[in-house]
Amino acid sequence: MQVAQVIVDVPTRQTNNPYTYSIPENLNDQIQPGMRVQVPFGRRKVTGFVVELLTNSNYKGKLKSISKLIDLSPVITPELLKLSEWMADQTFSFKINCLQTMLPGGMRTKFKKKLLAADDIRDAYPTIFHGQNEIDYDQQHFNNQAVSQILRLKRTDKIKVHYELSNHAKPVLIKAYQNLLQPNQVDDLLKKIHPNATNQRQLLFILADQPDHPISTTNFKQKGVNGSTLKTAAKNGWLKEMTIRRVRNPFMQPVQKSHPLALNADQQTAVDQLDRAIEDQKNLTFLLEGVTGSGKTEVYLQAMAHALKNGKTALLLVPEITLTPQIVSRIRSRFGDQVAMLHSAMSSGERYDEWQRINNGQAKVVVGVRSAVFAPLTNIGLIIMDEEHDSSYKQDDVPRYQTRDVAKWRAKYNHCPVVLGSATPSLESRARAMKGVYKLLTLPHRFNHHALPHVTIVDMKKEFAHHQSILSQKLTDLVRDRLQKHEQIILLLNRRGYSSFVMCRDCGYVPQCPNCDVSLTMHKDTHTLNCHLCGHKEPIPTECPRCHSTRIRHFGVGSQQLEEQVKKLFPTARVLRMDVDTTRKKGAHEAIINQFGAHKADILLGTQMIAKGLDFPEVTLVGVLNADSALKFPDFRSSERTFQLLTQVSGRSGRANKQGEVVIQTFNPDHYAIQLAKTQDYEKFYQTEMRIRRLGKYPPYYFTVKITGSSPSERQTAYEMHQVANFLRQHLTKSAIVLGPTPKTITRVNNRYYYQIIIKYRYEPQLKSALEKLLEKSQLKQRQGLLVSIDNEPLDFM
Ligand SMILES: Nc1ncnc2c1ncn2[C@@H]1O[C@H](COP(=O)(O)OP(=O)(O)OP(=O)(O)O)[C@@H](O)[C@H]1O
Ligand SMILES: [Zn+2]
Ligand SMILES: [Zn+2]
Repeated sequence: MQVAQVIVDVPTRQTNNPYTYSIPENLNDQIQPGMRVQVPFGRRKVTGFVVELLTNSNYKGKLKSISKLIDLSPVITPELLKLSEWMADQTFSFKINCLQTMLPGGMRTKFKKKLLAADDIRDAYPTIFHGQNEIDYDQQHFNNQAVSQILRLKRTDKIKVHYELSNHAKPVLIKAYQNLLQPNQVDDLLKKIHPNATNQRQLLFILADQPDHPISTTNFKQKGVNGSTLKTAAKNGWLKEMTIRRVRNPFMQPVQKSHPLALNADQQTAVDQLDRAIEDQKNLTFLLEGVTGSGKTEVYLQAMAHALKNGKTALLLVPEITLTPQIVSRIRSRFGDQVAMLHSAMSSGERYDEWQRINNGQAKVVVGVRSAVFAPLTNIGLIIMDEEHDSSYKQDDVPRYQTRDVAKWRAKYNHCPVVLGSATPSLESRARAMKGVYKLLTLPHRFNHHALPHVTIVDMKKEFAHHQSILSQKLTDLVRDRLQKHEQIILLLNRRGYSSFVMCRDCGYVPQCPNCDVSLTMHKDTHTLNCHLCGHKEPIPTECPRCHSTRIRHFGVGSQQLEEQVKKLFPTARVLRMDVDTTRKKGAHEAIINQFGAHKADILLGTQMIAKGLDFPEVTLVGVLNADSALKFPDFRSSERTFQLLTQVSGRSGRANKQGEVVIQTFNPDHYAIQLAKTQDYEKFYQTEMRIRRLGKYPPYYFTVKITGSSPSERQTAYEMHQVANFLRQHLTKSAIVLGPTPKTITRVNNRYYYQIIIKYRYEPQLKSALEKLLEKSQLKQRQGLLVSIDNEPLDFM
């Protein structure tokens, strides 16, 4: 007898191993690993993932049976099932959380399944279809025998299953035809058919190109096959008429086809090495270190093309904010309809459709953000991570995975190379390349040997003595110059809102968030003071609540105010602002970039969203208004982040034929991260920073784990976290360093108090067992309001 091993949707330690359920008789041989089911669990029914089928279970006693089958085909591939186990281990999280993370958002929430059948099937199975071509699977309460029949029809492709989000607009149904001919029959017919039967020939050519998927009537007509030819073909038994659903298309505009560019010598060397690794199915990790504007994208595209040529698929990961229409259209212009895109600005319906196209093998190239690392691609020939140092690759919620590690795991599974690309690699990756663990490929020059931009550092302490403005004299002059020359300008200010805080001039009172330990940020457009942590909003006071003075002023310029001031200073300039507040609406981000790209604006200003990936040839000036914004954080990575941000944003300037300039305004002109960003000397930065890391016992010399605890009471949090630290000190060997507990930099967020412990170690045999025990213990505490989370290799220490 076959039984199913199910990971149930109850995230606890005890349920982290699969439970065994028997399979209803009719569904024997039909249930596959990777399908979701409903099972009885205690007195409830819960969903779960079938992870394995076993024959002859050793289980004594009566097994409970699976109550319902949710998916009609697997939603998790065998590879991803394996990956979920590794990931749960690696991130100290539960398998159920890992499995759910792998599904596209829409499938985790409410959705309906529709079964679609052609007329003959509809008529052959009246008890299932009741004379209709489309039925709602979940509303029919089919018995297991019917489900079994449906599965068989599904497996033999006689019916289609479509998932639909319940909150979704009505689907668009269109007429289409399914090819019934085998490839050799198409060839035979093409030989036999009369040369003058052009319509029929055209039809056969189309079938030869796209043998498997139904083709819409409109699509046929666009390719020159008229309705009567289709009808005749259906009568001859070549085609079958059916209705299909129009797939939502997340790509806004059609693109022109593009061809591979001629590479320069450095690019060619890189592509050659990648091509060889793809062909030899070598699981190597490459670090592609190329200065800004060196043409990394073209290297990616050509290596991806090589993977496709070898019959493989390819995955390209990009950070959230650089998934701009620019890179997407570059990829689509090269690979056409084979590309699927996954990212968070798409609706869940769009993401679901794209995920389906990957799952059923239609899409061979996937480009997407962090979660796309779980794309259900099979037979992967190449994985690329652009801007590998970017912090958006680390998920900061359960499961706290690092995309780079998942990508490496998948590459190993698929026997293929991984490329980590960046102008400013993370210290971890660069250190591995130096040790020979990764293979280093370099693009040391900008494409066509265009010069890197010339950078000026302005000391704002001196500047403020005679010129009190957010834009220094130097930057103001250069902006004016570029406006005159009709060139474009990017201004970076890493602070959104209008001003960072307001203060009473008479008594010094600063309005704070009632829920968090932060001061409120003024937003002029909504006339409110906002908390950026918990979302609290309140009106801007007109009089001080403490001393009743009306002299309330705002301090610290945010992006809203910068926009206002820039418009005042340069009244004729056309200005665009890009930050979280202007890009909330779907498509807004794209609209701003397209507008700037079409030179319909002179100045693009915004937060770090504008720092990366953009490639606009007319930009010849970049201004960084406050280079210190990241430096002041008490985190050992703040220098690295500052250097990366400044180098990346500087890299937007002078990418084409005109020399670029950059102005960096700072109160710390002598800081090494700023000095080295001026010369864009990654090598020197790497050396300097590595020395500091070694002295401080930080990564990449040490591994780290962060344990955060929070509760509504500060005393409870502190007390419990001391217990945790004691527990760790007892259970780990002497060589591990346990720091803390210390209150987090912002201790109170949304009325919870946060404390943290950092573990640093080089080799710690007890780590896994200690943390697992901790997880188990903390689960018991959860009822008393204490939440403990474990972050393996955290990116921030604040
Ligand atoms: N082989 C080539 N032939 C012609 N143009 C090229 C070639 N390679 C790159 N370019 C052009 O050089 C410019 C910079 O390339 P790309 O945007 O790929 O740089 P990058 O290395 O990704 O830089 P960044 O890290 O700053 O994003 C682009 O406009 C690109 O079209
Ligand atoms: Zn006051
Ligand atoms: Zn708050």
